Order: sequence, then structure tokens, then C-alpha cells
Amino acid sequence: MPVEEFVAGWISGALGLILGHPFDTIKVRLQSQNKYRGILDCAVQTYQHESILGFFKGMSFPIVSIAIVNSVLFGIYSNVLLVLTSTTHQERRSQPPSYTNVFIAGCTGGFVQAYFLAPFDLVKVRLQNQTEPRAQLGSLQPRYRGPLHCVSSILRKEGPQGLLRGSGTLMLRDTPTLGIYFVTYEWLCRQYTPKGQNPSSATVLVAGGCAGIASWVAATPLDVIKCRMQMAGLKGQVYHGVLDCMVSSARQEGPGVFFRGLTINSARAFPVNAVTFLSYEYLLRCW
Ligand SMILES: CN(C)C(=N)NCCC[C@H](N)C(=O)O
Repeated sequence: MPVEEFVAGWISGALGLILGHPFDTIKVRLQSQNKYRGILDCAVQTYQHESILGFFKGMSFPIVSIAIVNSVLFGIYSNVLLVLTSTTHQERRSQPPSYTNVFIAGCTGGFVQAYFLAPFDLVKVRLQNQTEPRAQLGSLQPRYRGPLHCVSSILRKEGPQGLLRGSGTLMLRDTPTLGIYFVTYEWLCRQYTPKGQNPSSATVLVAGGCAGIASWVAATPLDVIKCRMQMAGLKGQVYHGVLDCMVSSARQEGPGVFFRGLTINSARAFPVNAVTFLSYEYLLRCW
């Protein structure tokens, strides 16, 4: 089993993550709290109350987890393609796999990564939703003092299964949308690259960015539900399952609720995934 894809997936994911985290914080807050009038209002309030550090809340854990999550995604994707088509990453330029195989490999990668991602994503979302400024003497203390405190208090109050809250929705979100992600990337690369050649850096940047946007547009409705399931019982409402969350969110806030965070998700997705794919391709070519 080639390991280069796992390592390249990790490094490229970390670069994308740092670039996209401030956008991600705004998105999570817009999706799970009703106190903001829009992206700008959320950004301004975050900056005024929490300084620039507010945008980077909950980032330390994802930096660690991206090593696991992105390397699982890219590693599984590439190795499933190897099984399906008997070609390595380099050989796939001259013998491109069918889009059906790309889709199956992407869905498999998305399905497996969801289970690795679930606990890290839960901690990230809980920390990002804390809007209290950094602890000062006499000020309101946030519920969680940091990622490890968040894990230990979830374990204490909700038991080990508490760490998997929202994982079913995460799996439903990531399985098809990562198929869409890799198919879009492959399709755009092939449109702008002569047969048998490697795509240029500009092509990889644009194809990666567009793949990110396409996958996040498809993922946003379940992303909203996932965030709410992860926050259920804390600030938000309690739900009796995914369906109840969908129905009561739509009843109370209208169908537009499923597109909350779509603009910021797309704005974040382009640079994050352009950088992720560029560094991934570059690292694999170097090795
Ligand atoms: C749920 N969806 C749509 C995805 N995971 N899409 C793939 C993008 C992965 C990248 N690390 C990012 O966060 O944009």
C-alpha cells in the first residue's frame, strides 16, 4: 500500500486548514446561533468581543486531527482507485480512471474519514460556538477551557458515545459529497490538460478550488443539521434524531435554514481546497 498519499494528504490538509479556519468559525456560528445578521456582522462581533484570536478558536485540535483525517481521506481514495483500476497516482495521468471509479473511491474515502473526523469535529464546533472573550478575572467563564477540557467534560457528562454525537449526520454529509469533490477535481483537470500530461499549477488551483465549492454546496444542508445535532442540549434545542432536527429547523426558520453558511462555506472552500490540491500534487510529484 503506497504511503506517500497519506503523508501528502496530511501536509496539504494542514495548509488548507490554517488558511480556512477563520471562515470556518464564522460559518459554525452562523449555522448554530441566531444572534448574527450575516457574515459581516458575525465577523465584526467576533473581532470586537474576542479580538483576532476569536477566529482561531478550536484550531489546535483540528491541526492534530488533520494529520489523521486528511491522510485517511487521500490515502483511502488513492488506494481504492489502485484496487479498482490497478494504476498508481502517476500512471493515472496516462490511463485516467473512469468517473464512476473516481466517485466510488471518493465516497469510500469520505465514509471512512467521517468516523475519524467525528470526535475532532465535535470538539471544534463546541469550542467555536463559545463566544465569551478570553477569561478575565470576574468575567463569565466559558463552558470549556480548551480542547482537552472539552473532551473530558463530554466524557464525564455524556459518556464515551457523547464524543460521537453528530457522527451519523457527518457520514451522510461526507460520503456522497467527497465523491462529488474528487469527480469535479478530475473532470476540471482533464478539461484543461493535454492527454497524458500533468495538470499545470494554475489548473490544479482552479480545479481544487471549484471541487471544494461544488462539494460544500452539496454538503451545506447536512452540515447545518450536523452542527445543530452536535450542539443539541447545550445552547440549542434538543432533537429526537436527524429527521426531527431537519423538520423542526425548517418549521421554525423556513427552508432557507438549510443554506445557512453557504456563502461563507463557498468563500472558504475555494482557497482551502486550491492550496490542498496544489500541495498534494506537488508533494506526490516530488517523491
Ligand atoms: C464535507 N465536504 C464537502 C468536504 N469535506 N469536502 C472536502 C473538502 C475538504 C477540505 N478539508 C475542506 O475542509 O474544505
